[in-house]
Amino acid sequence: MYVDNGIPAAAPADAGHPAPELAGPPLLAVQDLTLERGGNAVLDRVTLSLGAGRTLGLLGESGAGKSTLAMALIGLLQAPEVRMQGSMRFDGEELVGLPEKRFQTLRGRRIGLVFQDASAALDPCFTIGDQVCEPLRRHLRLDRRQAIERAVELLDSVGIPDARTRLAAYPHQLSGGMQQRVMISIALACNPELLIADEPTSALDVTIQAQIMELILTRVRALGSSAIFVLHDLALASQVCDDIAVMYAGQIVETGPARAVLGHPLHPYTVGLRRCVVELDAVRLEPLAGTVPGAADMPAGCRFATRCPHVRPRCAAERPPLVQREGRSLACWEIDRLLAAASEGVAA
Ligand SMILES: Nc1ncnc2c1ncn2[C@@H]1O[C@H](COP(=O)(O)OP(=O)(O)OP(=O)(O)O)[C@@H](O)[C@H]1O
Repeated sequence: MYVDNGIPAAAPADAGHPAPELAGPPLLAVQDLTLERGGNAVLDRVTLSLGAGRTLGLLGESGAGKSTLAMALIGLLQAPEVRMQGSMRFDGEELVGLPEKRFQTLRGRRIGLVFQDASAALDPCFTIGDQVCEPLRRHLRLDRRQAIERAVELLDSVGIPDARTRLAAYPHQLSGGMQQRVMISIALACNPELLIADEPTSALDVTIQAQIMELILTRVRALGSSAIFVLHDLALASQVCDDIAVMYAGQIVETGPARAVLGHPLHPYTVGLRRCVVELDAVRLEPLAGTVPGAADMPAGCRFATRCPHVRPRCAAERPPLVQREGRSLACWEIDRLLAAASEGVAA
C-alpha cells in the first residue's frame, strides 16, 4: 500500500530477507559526535545506533552531513583536517582518535565501502583481478592462486558474466553498472560486519539502479552484515532500510524504524522532506520553504527553526535533545504536541 508521494505506508524493508530484531549491544553506537571542519560544526552532537544485521538509511538534503558522517566512520576524516568530539564505537572499539594504522585493519576487512562513483574509486591502472584480489591477500592472507579463485567466485556472485576472463580487464573496459558490481564485490570480499554505501546507485542509469540495490541488499543479508546507506531517495530507503536517521544541517532530527519514520513522520523536517518527493503522478508538489542556514548564520538551537512551521521562540535559542518516545527518537521541543496530534490522526 502506498501513501502520497509513492512511499509505502508500511515499508517492507525487503520482505524477502527479514532483518533480525534489535538484540544485545549495537554493532555501531555514535554518541554526541561533533565534527568541526574549517571552524564550522558540520556534525552537531550526532547520536545513532545500528544493530547487528540491520540496515540504516541516512537521509537528508544536500549538505546535511550524511557523507561526512560516513567518511568519519571509516576514518577518512581525521585530525588535523577535522576536529571531533564525542564517540563512535564499532563493536565496542572507539573510533574517535583511532590511529590510521588500526583503521587500515578495519577498513575493507570489517567495514566495507561502496562509493557513488565506481570509475573514480577503482584504480584505472590495475586490472579488476588485481583490485579484487588485493583485500583478499592483504586482510585474509590468501596466496595468489587462492585469491584468484575467490575473486572469480566473488565476481560471479555479483553477476559479472564470464568472471574469470574479466579478471584481466581494466576498469575502463567495463560499463558503469559492471564497475559498480566490481566495487561491491571488493567491499564484501572479506565478509565485513558493516557495509557503508554512500549513494551507491545515483551515478547509474535508472534502469540498473534497482538491480544494484537489490544485489547489495541480497549480499548484505546473505552475510548477515549490517549496512548504512546514504540516500536521497525516500522511496528507495523505505524499501531497503530497516531503520532511518534523518539529518538536517548536521543534526539528527528523527530516527526510528523505516515504516514509522517514513510512513508516519513526526519531525516537521521529515514531514516536509516527504511532501516534496517528486513523483510522476504527483498532483501537487510542496517544496520545503526556505533554505538551509549558512554556517555563519546557524541558529544556536534547532537548526531547522528558520524553516519550521511550528517554530517557537525557544527553538532557535535552545537545541532540542534527541528524545526517545514510542520506538523512535525525535529532536523537537514540540515532541509531545506532535505525538498527541499523530495519535489523534490529525496534522500537528
Ligand atoms: N571538503 C570539504 N571541505 C569543507 N567543507 C566541506 C567539505 N565537504 C563537505 N563540506 C561541508 O560539510 C557539510 C556537509 O557536507 P556533506 O557532503 O557531508 O553533506 P551530504 O548530506 O552528504 O550532502 P550530499 O547529499 O550533497 O552529498 C556541508 O556544509 C559541506 O559544505
